[in-house]
Amino acid sequence: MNTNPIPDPIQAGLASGWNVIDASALDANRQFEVDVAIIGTGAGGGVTAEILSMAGLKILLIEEGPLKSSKDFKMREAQAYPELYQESAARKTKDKAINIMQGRSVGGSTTVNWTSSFRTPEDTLHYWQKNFGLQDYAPQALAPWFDQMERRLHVTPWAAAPNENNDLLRRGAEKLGISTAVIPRNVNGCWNLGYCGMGCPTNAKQSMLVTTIPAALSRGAVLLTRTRAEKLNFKGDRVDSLSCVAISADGLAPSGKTITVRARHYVVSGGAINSPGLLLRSNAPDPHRILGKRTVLHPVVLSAALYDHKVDSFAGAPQSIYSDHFLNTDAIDGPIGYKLEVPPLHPLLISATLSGFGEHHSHLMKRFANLHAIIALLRDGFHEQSVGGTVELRDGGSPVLDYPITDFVWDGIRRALLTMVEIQFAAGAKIVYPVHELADGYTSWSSAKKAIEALPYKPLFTRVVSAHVMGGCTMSDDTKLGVVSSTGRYHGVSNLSVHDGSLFPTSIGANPQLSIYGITCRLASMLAQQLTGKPAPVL
Ligand SMILES: Cc1cc2nc3c(=O)[nH]c(=O)nc-3n(C[C@H](O)[C@H](O)[C@H](O)COP(=O)(O)OP(=O)(O)OC[C@H]3O[C@@H](n4cnc5c(N)ncnc54)[C@H](O)[C@@H]3O)c2cc1C
Repeated sequence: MNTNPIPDPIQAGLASGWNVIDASALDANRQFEVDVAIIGTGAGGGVTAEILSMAGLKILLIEEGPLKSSKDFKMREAQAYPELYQESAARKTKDKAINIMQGRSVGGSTTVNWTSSFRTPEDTLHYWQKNFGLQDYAPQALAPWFDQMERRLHVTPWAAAPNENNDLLRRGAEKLGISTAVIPRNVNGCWNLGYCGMGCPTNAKQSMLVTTIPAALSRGAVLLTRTRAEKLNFKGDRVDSLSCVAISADGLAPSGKTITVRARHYVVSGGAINSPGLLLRSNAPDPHRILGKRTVLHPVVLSAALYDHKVDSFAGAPQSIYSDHFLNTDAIDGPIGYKLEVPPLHPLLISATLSGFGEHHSHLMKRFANLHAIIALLRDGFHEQSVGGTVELRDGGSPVLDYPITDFVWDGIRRALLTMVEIQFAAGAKIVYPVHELADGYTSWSSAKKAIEALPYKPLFTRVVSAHVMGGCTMSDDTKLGVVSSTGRYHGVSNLSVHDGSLFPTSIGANPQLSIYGITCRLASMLAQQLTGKPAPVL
């Protein structure tokens, strides 16, 4: 008997006859023939699937991760990270200096993200227009696409009071005259629990898992889970077929069964790192050797602090207050700017992120309820000394990101640590811990400032993390600058598109999901029209 009172749209859909195939259970190789094969079911793949299925096209969705639903989301890190994240939430850059979080289940990173929803900043779009010739990416031209996705995904500013973790950012910033604002979120009936990163247990988060993917499945799309797209096979200027492998039920290795897909058109939506990885494995045309380059991260640094009162940073909407005060202080291609937010603190993630070990670490973790953290997201990709990293293939064909942190970025990291620490003291922190292996806990702003100025800034000393991977399949109509055109079509291949965050020529300068929704909504609508010869449907 199901005692869970929360309606589960996935279980209901499966019961109604959705065509979902868990490839880990296949006992023979399989072949599929469809109009459009979409690789990846995250932000880009989900939006594309809904629009193309509304246009009447026969869609196959291919997802490496499992199909999980609210009945599986138990608010437990130990379960969520291996089941729902790339490399069990421990994906790292080649030198292991940056920890990268990306999703790996139906819904992709949207199933585990923290729901902050910002439109692409106008500065970013102007930069793309000027430097990548993306003339169609004017703020007013994109506005209707953002409107459409905001309506579809219930994006509205968070109306409830911020939790204490967020409010400390607001109060500390206010004392210093630093402006803050409320974050818009894609939620509908949110219970304010704070466990978005482990999959929403109430289905309030309007991720692709509960919105666009169910809509596509209800219109007859087929979903293959536990299926990794291995290689696009080219014939002349076309993709002839796609070779996939089934993945074992534990998600760790190929099961031995293969799946071959033939489609009129292929859309790669595996997200940054994985999309260029698939295209590199497939030897996709790359005459100017730019595939996988310009992969950007919003490198994130953090400062933790202890207060005399409880903060309970694990409870309540994870991100509801932000500040762009330090994002736009200079020209966009001047010294690197940064956005300030707070992260939800859960014991596994924060204990692995904080610096130090032994008694020092245990002392901090014992006071977990009083712990607060601020993050600074650096806006990379806009300056010649901040061109991002390069996706490479390991011997087995899996992708890895080589992301050297330049002195230009380190300078931003040092400035960001100073800002965050000053805000925490202004908010009443008793001890502040800039997260750096050689930093201490500081009890005054003056001692912290002196120490931060003197710290060495190099890989593996300062903790750097990212949950915003973008770029690697840069879009531009100039083939020397972009592997994909401004319409998302892969240059030199007539039936291949890329629809995900890997398209972006720079980082966004804001949490990227709404940029991906809006931009892929436009690209998928154009593709629907091209493939059907009819006006595209409106979501
Ligand atoms: C913990 C966390 C918190 C975040 N919080 C926010 C936030 O608050 N606001 C915000 O704007 N953004 C946030 N993000 C980022 C945001 O969710 C992503 O930028 C966005 O979802 C990326 O969309 P995408 O389509 O590029 O890729 P994804 O959403 O990552 O989807 C890619 C999918 O493709 C699948 N895939 C990849 N390769 C293959 C292959 N070869 N074969 C089959 N399947 C494949 C993957 O398993 C994955 O499911 C967060 C991300 C994380 C991880």
